[in-house]
Amino acid sequence: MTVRTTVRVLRMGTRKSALAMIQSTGFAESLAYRTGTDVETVGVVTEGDVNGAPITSFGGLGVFVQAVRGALLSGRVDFAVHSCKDLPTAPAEGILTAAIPAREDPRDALVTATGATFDALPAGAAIGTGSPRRTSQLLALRPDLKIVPIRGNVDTRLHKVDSGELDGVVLAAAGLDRLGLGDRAVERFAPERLLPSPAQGALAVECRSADGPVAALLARLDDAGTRAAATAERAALARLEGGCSAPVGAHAVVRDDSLELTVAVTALDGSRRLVRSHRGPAVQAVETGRTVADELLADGAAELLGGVR
Ligand SMILES: NCc1[nH]cc(CCC(=O)O)c1CC(=O)O
Repeated sequence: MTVRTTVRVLRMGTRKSALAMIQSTGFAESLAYRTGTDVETVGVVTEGDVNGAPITSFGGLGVFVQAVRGALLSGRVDFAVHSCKDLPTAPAEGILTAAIPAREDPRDALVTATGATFDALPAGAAIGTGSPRRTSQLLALRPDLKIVPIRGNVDTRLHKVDSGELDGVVLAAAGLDRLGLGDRAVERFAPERLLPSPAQGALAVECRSADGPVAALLARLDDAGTRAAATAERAALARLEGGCSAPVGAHAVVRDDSLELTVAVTALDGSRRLVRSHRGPAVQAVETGRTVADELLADGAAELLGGVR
C-alpha cells in the first residue's frame, strides 16, 4: 500500500499570456516530477493584458507583477511564477523568492523577414523593439538602423516581420524557445555584443514569506548557479537605479564557485557605451553586482541614465 504523507494540491498564480502560461506550466510539471506535488493553475488577468495601451501609459510592467503578487498575498494562490527580469529590484513585503530554476537561453535573438543576419541587414533597415536597452545597444552596433518602437506579445511582434511591416525584430531567445519558435531566430547575439536584460531567461518563483512548507518544496527546484547570476545582474541594476526600462545590459557566467559579471550602460542613441566586468566568489553575487555598478557610476553612467533614471 502506498501512503502519501502530504496529499496536497498547490494553486499557482500566473499571468494569462501564452508565454506566461507556457513557462509556468513547465515549472509546474518540473515541480510535480521532482516533488510529487499536484498544481492547479490560476490565471490572473491584469489591466495590462486587457487594455493593450502603451506600457508606459498605465504604470509599466509592474502592474502585471502587482496583480499576481496580490493574488499571492490574499491567499488566492500558494505560489507565483514570473519572468525574473520583469520583477522590480526592490524586495516585496511578505514575499519570498523561493526558487530561481535553471535558466534558459539568456540571449537576445534576431528574427528577420529575409533571413539576413544582423551584419547583413541593408543600411537603414527597420528593426522593431520597445526596449531602450535593445535600442541603445543595436544603435551602438549599427547607427544606420531605424529602430521602430513596438510592443505586444511574441506573436504580434513576429507578425510585423511576416507582414513586411518591419525588416526584423529583436526579442528574448527564451521567449521564442518556450513557445516552440526557436527556429525563427536567425541569430542569437553573443552576450558581449548585445548584453541581455538582467536575469533574462530565468524564472522567479515566489511564495508568502511565512509559508515555510511551500517555500521548502519550491526550493527543491532552485538552481544555485542561476540564482547567483541573476542576483549579481539584478544587484548591478538596482545600484544603477534602473528598472526594466533602463538601457542597462548585464550578464554573469558562473563556473564552479566563481562568478564573472559584465554590465553595460549605453546612451539611448547608441553614441556612448560604458562596459565593466568583475570576477568574484559566487556567494558574493550582490557585492560583485554593486562593485561593477559603482565602477560604471564612476565612469559617468549616471549621465547616460539621466533621462531614464
Ligand atoms: N519584456 C517582456 C518579457 N519578459 C520576459 C520575456 C521572455 C524572456 C524571459 O523570461 O526572460 C519577455 C519577452 C521579451 O523580452 O522578448
